[in-house]
Amino acid sequence: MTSKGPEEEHPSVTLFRQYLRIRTVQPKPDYGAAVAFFEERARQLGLGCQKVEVAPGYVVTVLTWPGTNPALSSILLNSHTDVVPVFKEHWSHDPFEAFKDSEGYIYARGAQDMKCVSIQYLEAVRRLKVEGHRFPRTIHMTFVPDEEVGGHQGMELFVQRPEFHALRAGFALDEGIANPTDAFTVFYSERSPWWVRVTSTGRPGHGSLFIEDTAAEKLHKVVSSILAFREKEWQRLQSNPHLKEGAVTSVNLTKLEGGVAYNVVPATMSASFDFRVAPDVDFKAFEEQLQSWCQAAGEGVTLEFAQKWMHPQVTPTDDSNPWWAAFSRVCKDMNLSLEPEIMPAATDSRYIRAVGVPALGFSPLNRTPVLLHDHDERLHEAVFLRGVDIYTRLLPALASVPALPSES
Ligand code: MET
Ligand SMILES: [Zn+2]
Ligand SMILES: [Zn+2]
Repeated sequence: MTSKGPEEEHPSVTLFRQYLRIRTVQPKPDYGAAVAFFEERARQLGLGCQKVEVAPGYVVTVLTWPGTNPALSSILLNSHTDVVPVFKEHWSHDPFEAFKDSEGYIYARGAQDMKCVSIQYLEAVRRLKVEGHRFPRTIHMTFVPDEEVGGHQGMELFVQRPEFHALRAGFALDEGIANPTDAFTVFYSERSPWWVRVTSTGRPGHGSLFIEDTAAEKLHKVVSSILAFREKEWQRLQSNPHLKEGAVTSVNLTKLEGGVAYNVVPATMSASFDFRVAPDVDFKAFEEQLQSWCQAAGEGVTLEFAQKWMHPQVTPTDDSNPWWAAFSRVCKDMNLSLEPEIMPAATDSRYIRAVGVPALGFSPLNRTPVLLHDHDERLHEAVFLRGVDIYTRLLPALASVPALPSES
């Protein structure tokens, strides 16, 4: 499938590269261009197209291929349209040019996360439609904004809207993460993002003095407690080969703020942390732990949450779940080996699962180094095209899952 010159390029790859050139990059994504791109796809594929403005300027585009049995719940294929910022100077090629090297690697922000998946869905639907197939269940593709900054102006609002309920989603696919081996990773749950800012206040004064009770010394204590916890979780992960990254709680110190001058001891300083809390953690006890680390550091140390997800859900990965049965059966038939895991990061799946729709996180990218959010994010065109083949097999199976007990 690998093509050499542009004139021989597979049209699905060309479309993928066109989409990669749309600058939907945070913090100022060109969402208008993305919506226009999907509207045009809908027109070309003969799919229904609905635009739902969940907040001013934030549009969810829904492309619909109706099934033959409208009594059945639908399949939701979700992808986000925004991508994270780049450090351009660290890239070998312009991250918005979608450069393809002589080996077939496509370099672009969003190549893995997750513009590939959006186009793979579209191209699988196109192929199936061209071949004249129809399936009992309706397939909806949702293209949503804002995922990379928390989904608050995207999926979080969309799942609360009547337009979402009208889709009658029975099962959803959303993004996963590449796997460098031959296997494919599939995510059945997620860690919960808790973004915590600890603010410490203390006595100010001249930078030459031994001032007591400073904001810095108390903040240092909290930072030490949290980084010690980080080390403990890291050791727990390292010492147990059965544990995967998503099964332990991670934390990183991501911001330090405060101070005005070298010789002025500041009255306030803060530290921000990105916690990803494992689904089996007792959330109440964990929050108390955070509070007690602050209290132990001294007076005037408080914490606030910028993000605090409290509703982790698990989508069953056994044959009691007919969606899993259909999904895993196709993978087995295609000789794909699956590695079911807990998503270490957070995706819009958490909002979908929280309203009762089972979801799997799956980006069909094997033999691919994990480069999401990294410099030189890239994807080989052959891996991309293989992913289209995989969805071309998955969609018929999922959209033909017989009526569930709740649907008959
Ligand atoms: C916590 S909001 C989600 C943003 C991004 N997907 C992440 O996991 O960091
Ligand atoms: Zn993503
Ligand atoms: Zn991302």
